[in-house]
Amino acid sequence: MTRTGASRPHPAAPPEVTPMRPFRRLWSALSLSSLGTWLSVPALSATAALLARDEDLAGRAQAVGGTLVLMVLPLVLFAPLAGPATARLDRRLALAVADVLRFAVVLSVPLVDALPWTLAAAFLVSCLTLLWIPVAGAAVPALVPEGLRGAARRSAARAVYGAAPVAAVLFAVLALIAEGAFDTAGRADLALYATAVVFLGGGAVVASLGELSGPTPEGFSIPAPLAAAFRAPRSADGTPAARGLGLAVAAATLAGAAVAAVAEVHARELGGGDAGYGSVLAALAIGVASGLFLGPRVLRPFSRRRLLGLAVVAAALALLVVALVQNLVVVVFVTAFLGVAAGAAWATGTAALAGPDEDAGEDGASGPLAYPRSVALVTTLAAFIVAPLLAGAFGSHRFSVGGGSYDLGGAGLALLVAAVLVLLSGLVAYRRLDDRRGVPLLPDLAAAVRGEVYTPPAPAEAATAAVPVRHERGVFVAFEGGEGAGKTTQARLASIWLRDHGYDVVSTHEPGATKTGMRLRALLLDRETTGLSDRAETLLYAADRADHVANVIRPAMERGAIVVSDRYIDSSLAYQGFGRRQEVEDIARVNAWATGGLIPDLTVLLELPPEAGLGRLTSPADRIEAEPNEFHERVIAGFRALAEAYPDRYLVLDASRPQAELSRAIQDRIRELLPDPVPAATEDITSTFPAITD
Ligand SMILES: Nc1ncnc2c1ncn2[C@@H]1O[C@H](COP(=O)(O)OP(=O)(O)OP(=O)(O)O)[C@@H](O)[C@H]1O
Ligand SMILES: Cc1cn([C@H]2C[C@H](O)[C@@H](COP(=O)(O)O)O2)c(=O)[nH]c1=O
Repeated sequence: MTRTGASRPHPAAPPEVTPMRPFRRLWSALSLSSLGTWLSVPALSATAALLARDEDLAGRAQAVGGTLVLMVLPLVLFAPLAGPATARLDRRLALAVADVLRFAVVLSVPLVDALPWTLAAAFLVSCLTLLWIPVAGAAVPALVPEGLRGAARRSAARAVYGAAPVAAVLFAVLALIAEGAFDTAGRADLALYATAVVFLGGGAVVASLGELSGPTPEGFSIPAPLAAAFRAPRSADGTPAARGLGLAVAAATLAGAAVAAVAEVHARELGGGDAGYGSVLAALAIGVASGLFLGPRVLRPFSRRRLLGLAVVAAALALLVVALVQNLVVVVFVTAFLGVAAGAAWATGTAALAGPDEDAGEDGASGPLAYPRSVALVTTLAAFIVAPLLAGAFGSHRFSVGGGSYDLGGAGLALLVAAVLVLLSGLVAYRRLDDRRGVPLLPDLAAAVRGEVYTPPAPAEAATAAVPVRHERGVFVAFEGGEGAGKTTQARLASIWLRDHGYDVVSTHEPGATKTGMRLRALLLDRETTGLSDRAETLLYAADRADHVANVIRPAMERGAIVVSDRYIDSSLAYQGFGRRQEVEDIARVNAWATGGLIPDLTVLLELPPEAGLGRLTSPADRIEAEPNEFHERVIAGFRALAEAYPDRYLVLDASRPQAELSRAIQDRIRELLPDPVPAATEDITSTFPAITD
């Protein structure tokens, strides 16, 4: 699907933003700051593991877990305070001081060389990092003209999240150098010094950014993750919009966070040192980044909701392998796969939750992504607390298998527990999210791999049943219902809303959207047309539809547009089938042939009793409207029967509700259909604190 105007940018920093000198320097400072933050995670946790001076697993696991928890805790507890704490502070001074203090704190760790101070340093570094969110968030509007701010925020987010894999690889390389060149295996001092230098570099860049000076505005608020994580958004029609989505996001996060939580101990159990620890983290970070990128782009014809459930299940299976395989190299590769699956799940889940509203608002901190981010943060904290405790408590075990033995370490066992949890959550989420119930998964997946949508055999679609329908890149939404139900009104409002969000929208209707169609419409609706047989009427509507699909709908879909049609096939099934009492399957077959099997991705059915709908109309009744009330009763019952037969393809709404309420419910549902080309999670500077979760 293409967007116009507010088009999604290329994955690299958008060319229209980066040439702006002040923003480019802020971008460099942000990159350095993020690199330092991400690098501090393995550097401090590896140091804590060493300082635990405990040969047994429990001590090491808890030292690492404690460090990680102390790095996430400020985000969970103090996030809402960050805005007020920095209000009216000079931006340049605040960021420079934060970076210099982080430099000093990290530098002091190898000098003090004590576990309590290492843990305190982790907490302090995280608190200081928290200051970056509101201050850098406020800097973008100050440095970038209004039209470019969305692109600037996305570019800045890429700087933050892109630094994670770089940091993990850098840590692994530094650990290797330390082992080889300095014979200081097991010590992360080199990584700590590198972290300190990076923070100092970031501070120096910030200090040179004269344009950054100026007070940080008040009013920047980040929702408290502990509260936001349990406040799933609801659709306007009262149904839980996030049903299953929150669970899927939590499960995908758990898979990644569990690996990060015990990676140090697990790598050591498998014979690796800090370089092994760094390699596992690097594989995870690179995998997640790839998954975030690929998630919205792969298998475009495949249901996003199915993809989300499957991605979580794939992450769980990868976690099982990571837990059970006793080979570090295999673990590293499978961890990368796990990261891809978790990243794809995260991107798909957040896109489904946020839809095109993700750019809403200047800061977006309390926008539609607040919920999935909070879920991820709280899940990460829980994983960091529980997984190391489990690893320590389980200890290592030797099992006799056949004639030989199999060693399973505490970290492996903790990962096994996490894998089972993720798997169960993934299966539940898949069931809840599945919007193609009854459609077998494997043929559906195989058709998607070929770039097609699988159309299962169904009585009403017998004519096209055996042939997978070629899938265009666009999205097709039809509005259906009886007379005066509000289809035209809601189709128009939905089109405006989509266009406002930059989508290429083709707003159309039946009958009469083409030149030939207009003549057919006149013939069909003119009360002068008398004695038209029911079959002829059916065929004329089908002819109009064939022309409509060939000349309007399909070309639009092929170029990736969103097609919004006021009436489509269901009108024929309801009016000519149920209303005229003709065989519905015959009408379905004729229409399947006329349209080449094109069915809407979503049909919005507006339900209203005929008297109420006809009472809303002001112009004289046409040939069909003039039919007796029982005819219209049958039509409405017919629409309902169709919606009940294919519940996943319909949104049924009570059309007597106020227009604005209906529009919101429709937007919520359409949003789920819009594949997002860019991972929403990477797009907002206000979320740019490099939490380990992402
Ligand atoms: N939710 C609503 N509540 C009250 N009036 C509404 C509502 N939605 C639309 N209307 C009004 O009802 C009338 C018919 O609306 P609209 O033309 O959108 O219906 P329709 O379903 O497209 O009708 P038709 O059967 O002619 O295609 C209009 O005057 C419109 O302003
Ligand atoms: C597409 C289609 C429409 N009809 C009927 C339903 C309405 O009475 C008119 C169209 O009028 P509108 O004001 O533009 O909605 O045509 C039908 O009987 N069969 C169909 O397939």
